[in-house]
Amino acid sequence: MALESLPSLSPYILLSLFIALPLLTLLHDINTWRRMPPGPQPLPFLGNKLQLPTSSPWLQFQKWSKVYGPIMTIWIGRKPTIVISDPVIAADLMEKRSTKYSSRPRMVAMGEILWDNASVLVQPYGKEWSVRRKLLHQALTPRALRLYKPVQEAEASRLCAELLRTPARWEKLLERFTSSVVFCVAYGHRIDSLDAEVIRQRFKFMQYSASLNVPGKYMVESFPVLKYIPDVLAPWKAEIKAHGREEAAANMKLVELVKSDIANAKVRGDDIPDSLCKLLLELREKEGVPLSDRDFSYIPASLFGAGSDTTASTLCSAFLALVTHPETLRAAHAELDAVIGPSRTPTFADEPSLPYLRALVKEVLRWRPVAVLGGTPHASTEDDIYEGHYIPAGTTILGNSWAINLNETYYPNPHHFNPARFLSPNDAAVAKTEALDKKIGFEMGKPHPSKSGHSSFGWGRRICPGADLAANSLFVALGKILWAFDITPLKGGVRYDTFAYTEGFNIRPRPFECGISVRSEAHREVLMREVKEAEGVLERFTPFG
Ligand code: HEM
Repeated sequence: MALESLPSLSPYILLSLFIALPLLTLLHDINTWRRMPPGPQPLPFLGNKLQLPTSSPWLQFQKWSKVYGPIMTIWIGRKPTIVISDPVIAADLMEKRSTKYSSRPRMVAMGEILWDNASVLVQPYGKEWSVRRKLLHQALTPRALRLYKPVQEAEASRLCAELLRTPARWEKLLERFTSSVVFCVAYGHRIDSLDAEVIRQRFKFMQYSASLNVPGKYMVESFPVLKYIPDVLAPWKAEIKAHGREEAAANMKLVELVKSDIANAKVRGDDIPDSLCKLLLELREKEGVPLSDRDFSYIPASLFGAGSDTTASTLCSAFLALVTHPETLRAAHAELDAVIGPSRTPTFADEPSLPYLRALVKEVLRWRPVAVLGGTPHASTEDDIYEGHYIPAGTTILGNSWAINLNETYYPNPHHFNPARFLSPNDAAVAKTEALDKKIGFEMGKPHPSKSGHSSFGWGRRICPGADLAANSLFVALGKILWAFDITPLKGGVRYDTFAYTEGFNIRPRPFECGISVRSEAHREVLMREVKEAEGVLERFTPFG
């Protein structure tokens, strides 16, 4: 009897495999949907994949946040992503509970196969990440940042001289400026042209790594076990690894260059310019650093990918803001004329007495956050309950910087570019200009929880380690440019669209033209004089060919 019944069991087994298992999985998913923060209704196994927009997802997420609230869940297949649109919630999770929310979602193709876990940007939270992060901090302390200021000032003077000569190329000139600052700070060598081989190479690496991060492109993201298939059976993997080897070799060559600079300088009996790579090499010699040469080389290399395009894009947004909000240009001119006068451009030493300029830098970062979805997402590493909602370990956490920085509760009239939002009552008294009094006024909302007053550099333990370096570049470049130039709309009623931005993880305004003209002959003469002094500073930072 028992033997006879065996064959009749197999349909039951099949039935349980094909119906009961998916059903149980679905019941489990429905239970999790109900316990997690609300969001658009997911479909079984697909989640919200069909509802996700193919362009500017931050706009759709912002719209959904008005329906489902400032903390909501979207599902990519069966994987949950929490999207946050309120700065207090972002700080509650990613800062106050940072031990649980400081990891990164697994990026197998890019983080594990291409970079072999060497890049700090995508590394999971843990010892390997903290070793790298600590080194970055040690080379970006306030003391170290002071060492980089002369080159930032000199490059900003060079930028102004270039704007005098070819104002129509302003966007490329801003890119050269930020690339050169990043390379001077990272390796002590400047960039004279965006055609330099080292820049082409960096762009190639960046484009390749971004191309790996396209959802659905590699099965290995859904089935990480595939990364263990031998290379001969997986040509896709062999190709990614070959690109990884090329990038690692290029990174190590840059470190070797700095080592030979140091050795040559020793023979000559002088010193080379201070750079992050030099500081890290000294630290390695003094204290020892538990990283292979290859992994070590990724630390200075991370500066270009993370810091060049982001800073240039923010400067592009500043130009768009000034063209479309001329009263802010007048207010900046008024402050610079009163504090600096006509015979020199501003420097870092003037920072305390230029509150409006400082506020303008913050407002650009707020108004159009370049890392529009908070840069690289965070991931949680422990189950948690927030305001009664369940957030399981392994959830991806996106701070929607667009929605956060343009949240009306914190920034009334959020699309109005208004640096005065960032003036304290004391600053306002100092920066009391006619333009400020008549045109701008104050638009104060609920205070933002962070000291910077915006969320453009991210949160908690993963907050951008280059934030102060970037803010310094923005301050000195905008200070000198605004002192010297009028930046105006083109004549003939050209309409500027302040929402016309590129797609991608980092955004910048779509190309636009504007008028850039020197404010007077006296201003021109000052720029020509100062660029000569700047060339003296930059001489020590020999250029990459
Ligand atoms: C305006 C310019 C910049 C903006 C808007 C920006 C923004 C960001 C954001 C939003 C993040 C993610 C933070 C998070 O996960 O919570 C980030 C991470 C990072 N940024 Fe920046 N950044 C800028 C410039 C720089 C510069 C100049 C450097 C060079 C030192 C840099 C190095 C990094 C690194 C290494 C990370 C990864 C940190 C980690 O995962 O632990 N960034 N940045």
